[in-house]
Amino acid sequence: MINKTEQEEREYLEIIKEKLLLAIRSVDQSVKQFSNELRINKEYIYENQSGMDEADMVAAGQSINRMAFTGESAVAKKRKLMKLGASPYFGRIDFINQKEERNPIYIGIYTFTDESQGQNLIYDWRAPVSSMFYDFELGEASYATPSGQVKGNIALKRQYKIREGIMEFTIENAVNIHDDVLQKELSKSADDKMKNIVATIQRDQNAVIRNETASVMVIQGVAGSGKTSIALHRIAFLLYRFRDSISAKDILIVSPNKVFSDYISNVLPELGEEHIPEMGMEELATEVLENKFPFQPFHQQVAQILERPDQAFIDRIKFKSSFEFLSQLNRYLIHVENNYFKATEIRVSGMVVPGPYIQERFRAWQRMPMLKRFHEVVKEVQQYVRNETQRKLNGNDKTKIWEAIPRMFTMSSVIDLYKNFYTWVGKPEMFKMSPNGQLEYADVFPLIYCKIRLEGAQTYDHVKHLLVDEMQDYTPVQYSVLSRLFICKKTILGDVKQAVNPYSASTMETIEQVFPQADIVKLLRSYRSTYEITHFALSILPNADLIAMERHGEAPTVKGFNSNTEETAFIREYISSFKSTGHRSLGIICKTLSQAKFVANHLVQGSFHLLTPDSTSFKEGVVVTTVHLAKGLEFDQVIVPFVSERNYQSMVDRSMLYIACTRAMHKLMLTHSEAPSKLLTV
Ligand SMILES: Nc1ncnc2c1ncn2[C@@H]1O[C@H](COP(=O)(O)OP(=O)(O)OP(=O)(O)O)[C@@H](O)[C@H]1O
Repeated sequence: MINKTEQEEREYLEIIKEKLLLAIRSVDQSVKQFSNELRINKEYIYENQSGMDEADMVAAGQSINRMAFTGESAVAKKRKLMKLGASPYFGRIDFINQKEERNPIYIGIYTFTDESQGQNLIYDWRAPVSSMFYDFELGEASYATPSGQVKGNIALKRQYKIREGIMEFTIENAVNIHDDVLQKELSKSADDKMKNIVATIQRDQNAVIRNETASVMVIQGVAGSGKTSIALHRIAFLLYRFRDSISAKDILIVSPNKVFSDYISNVLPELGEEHIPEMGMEELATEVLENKFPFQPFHQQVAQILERPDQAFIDRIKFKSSFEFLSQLNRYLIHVENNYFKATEIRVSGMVVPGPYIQERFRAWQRMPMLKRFHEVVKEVQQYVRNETQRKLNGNDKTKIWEAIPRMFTMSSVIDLYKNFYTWVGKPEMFKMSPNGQLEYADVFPLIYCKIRLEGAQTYDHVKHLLVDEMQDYTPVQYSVLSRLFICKKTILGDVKQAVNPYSASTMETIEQVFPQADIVKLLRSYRSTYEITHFALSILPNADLIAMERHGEAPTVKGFNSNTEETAFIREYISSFKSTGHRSLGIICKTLSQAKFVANHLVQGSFHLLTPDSTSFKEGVVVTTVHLAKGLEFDQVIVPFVSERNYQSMVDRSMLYIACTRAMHKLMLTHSEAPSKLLTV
């Protein structure tokens, strides 16, 4: 057996580092060579361009592009080698195959091959053989390859922590091998960017990451269960597994806001993949509506519910968030198809095209958006006339038909079509424009749905995989729109317990109803917070299925003060002492933006960051923000101010409080200066 002892492992590490160094030098050499050739080629073209014809120029341009591309790949390769140099591998399994051959398999973030010997020294964590590291302990094991299942035995399993080229520790063979390393990883300080978790992916998480077959994968995971991390690792896996057919630019992440996009932006580059395009739901809506309908953003809808709850507003949102609403909208659209296209006969070329024929042709194209059918019906009517008269149509006849068909349809504006739905359904009070002429957020996606059915919309055919985070915040109509715009595989994830607007939230049943073909996975183990914090959060919003991580820390505290000013003074003082706690991030998470601004106004300038809906990046240190914006993020420590009965009492507030508390990894404090919220004593 190679590298049996720790000493041998250390020596082996040095050998691998040396080989990596040589590989880096060799890439450097080729980068230098490419840039020289590129320069010479460019100079040649510059000096000889007068004598070159167009074909020469095109050929020269192509050759330069090829060289630049090869040069870029060399630079990317160097970047990966440098990363490997700092931490070449994190795991090893010795696999004894059925021919009784023992192969040590070192697993790292990327593959590394000794090209002189054609030997794989490090296996990419995504390689089929590496899956055994996550799936099996010592003993019988197997892995899937395109040519079938390979069986054998794992004779040894080790984990390493190598940082900056130094072996910090190795852990051997324990049945719970992952637990020690996992505990160490989870005890670390929070980062301003989400980290990769390749070294400690858990078995159930691995199954989600490596699922290749699901056309729609729905991940329902409790707070801190690693959903977002896993979804990003899944993307990295799919990019590796299907590298011939999918690249980073073919994926789209629908993310809740810019701060969250920034927070998760490092994971894929760390895993050696390029940055993935991302888009917010609102950006998507603006694009599909071609900027024609100004609308209230989602965060304003949430703010309005929290700050000025108005029953009629809530009723409008609730009405538009159900599965039944989508069914009603569908019934209405069929009604429009059947009743708003009133075919009449057309007299042309001395003959009559009967109304019922035209009506029937319009209906026959039912899979097509209503306005798009005119073109087809016109063509068919023209053909009908040609067949009957046995001659070609003149320009006048054609124009007559072209003008007659669209006139038979009495609903040509999307907004009229949408507004008319409320009259048809007998609930005109359910549609209300904001006083400033904006659509309410709850109307945006139903309107898009109507647009798609009336006019059609450009589908996003270049997207080959769609990832949607925070699934609980989207309604059936939103999902229906997504399904029509993105005809590709999807990974949809979220936590139905973390809705920022429970009135428009989707339950698990709704999501299952919207995606009946989905593979549904439930992740129940929560990794982010200490056992004490998780149990505190569960006392606010119980979930019998949630399994808290056995990582212990300080019990959360609820502190009472005599006034808001005293409360914020405490926070101000706490910030000064926070710097000495050794932790890197402190989130002060308020229910509303105005409360966050109030806290910010009482803090020392420059010692914190205020995150607002306009912010675009997540920063380390002290962050003051709202629950809505903090969703998806995490902090070493969290303070939730103003947890008074007045501030936190409704169903929405319970959800908000739960989300705020579950952002804390190591320490949680809640403060109030009036009677404390009853939600805390449940
Ligand atoms: N297998 C793992 N190894 C190490 N860390 C993990 C693992 N799984 C999850 N974590 C950590 O748990 C924390 C929560 O992960 P993540 O943010 O992906 O969870 P989430 O389910 O999306 O959370 P939420 O819904 O509460 O925002 C992160 O710090 C992540 O690194």
